[in-house]
Amino acid sequence: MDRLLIRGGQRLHGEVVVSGAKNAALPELCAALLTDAAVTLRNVPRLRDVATMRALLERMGVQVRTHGERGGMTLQAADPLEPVAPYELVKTMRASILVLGPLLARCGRARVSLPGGCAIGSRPVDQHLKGLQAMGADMAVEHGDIVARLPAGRTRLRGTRITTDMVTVTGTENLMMAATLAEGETVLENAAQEPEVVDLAELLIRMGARIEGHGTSRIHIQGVPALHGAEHDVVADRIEAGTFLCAVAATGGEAWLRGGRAQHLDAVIDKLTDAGVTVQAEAAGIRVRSPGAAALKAQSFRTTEYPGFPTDMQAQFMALNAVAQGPSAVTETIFENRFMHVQELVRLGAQIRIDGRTAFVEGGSRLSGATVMATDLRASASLVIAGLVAEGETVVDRIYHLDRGYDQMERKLQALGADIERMA
Ligand SMILES: CC(=O)N[C@H]1[C@@H](OP(=O)(O)OP(=O)(O)OC[C@H]2O[C@@H](n3ccc(=O)[nH]c3=O)[C@H](O)[C@@H]2O)O[C@H](CO)[C@@H](O)[C@@H]1O
Ligand SMILES: C=C(OP(=O)(O)O)C(=O)O
Repeated sequence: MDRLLIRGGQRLHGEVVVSGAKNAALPELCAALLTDAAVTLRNVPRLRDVATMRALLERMGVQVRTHGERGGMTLQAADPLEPVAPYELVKTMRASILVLGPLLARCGRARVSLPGGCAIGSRPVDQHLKGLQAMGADMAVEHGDIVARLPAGRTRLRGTRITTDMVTVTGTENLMMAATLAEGETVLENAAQEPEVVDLAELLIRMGARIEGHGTSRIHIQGVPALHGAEHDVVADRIEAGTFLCAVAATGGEAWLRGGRAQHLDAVIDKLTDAGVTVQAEAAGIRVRSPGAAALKAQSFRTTEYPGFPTDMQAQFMALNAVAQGPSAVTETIFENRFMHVQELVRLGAQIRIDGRTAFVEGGSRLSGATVMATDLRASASLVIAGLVAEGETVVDRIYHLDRGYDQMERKLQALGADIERMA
């Protein structure tokens, strides 16, 4: 099992190229199920989750080809398709649920293993099921699988108004994809406004879908009988960019994040600026300069849906707070159990106490290297940031979590001057 060995204490300097977003690429790969024509994506990140999604789609009969330097991937979902997502693949990647809407819309039936809970919380998919049911599908759970089908005599889902009980990112994406091929209009109320939802909508529109209001909390989708092929560039990964912002902030130094989109990171950049980090938004990327944690002021924040502070940046910013000066309170409102990194940060010398959904961080800790265990994707990233500032050697174990969502993180950090290596 791979591990990362980090010798902390280096300031980071240089340039990294921000990869395409995991959370946009995954639904966009699934969007290829909506047409029998070829869909070409560029800027697809090299991640374990992308490989898993590819394997899942190939298992269903989708032809997938990679090409070019820039993460090119062409998918063609010609008939016949086998609309089944088995447990072996779904259990390693919850985003597999994103095949459900497209399969049902395209094939009129789907069998998708029900994703279980994971380290960050129980993560139910009831809103996905409720929405598809409102669009006329019969939904059942049999032997651990979601079994969805259109009633006899129907060939298409029916557009309707759907108000989800909470804002759900993949729920919005699943329902939006299903609605593109439904009969009539679907209105998604309380829709997620994340940049990845917008990027998916832009791909679907290129495929011939009629969508308005993406990027707001009400999305209108006028169903069409068929979609066609398209080409699309996956939007830059705001969470990867935000992770590098926090890393440079913590170690001190200066970096150019080529391709990063500052406008997707307003809430994080505001907090970094208040902390004393200089962040410059430019058309081609983001420039960051930090005097190092000793000169920064820790910041309190609470995670909320976009455009609020992203839950996917909570752990990384908490690592920064642990070494910046002063106390801070970090409240997690999206997932009930997303503080798994806290005990590991404490092993490195951080002073953090959890009370319910809030972690109270006493800043100014001098971290010292230790072996720590990564428990989920962003927890792993926070331990890497802590390792970069800790004195001596830190070993981050179980980095398969990191590989799920970061495209060659250690190589990008090496390019910035970090002393980090992968050990098999
Ligand atoms: C592949 C992908 O894009 N993953 C992102 C997506 O996950 P994901 O789409 O799974 O997260 P959701 O936005 O759906 O979850 C938000 C909250 O709603 C709850 N909920 C959701 C759906 C549902 O049917 N029932 C229900 O109770 C969840 O348990 C959670 O408490 O958005 C999260 C919140 O920004 C991010 O952390 C993930 O990185
Ligand atoms: C929680 C995350 O991803 P997923 O929804 O794929 O588990 C994440 O990207 O931080």
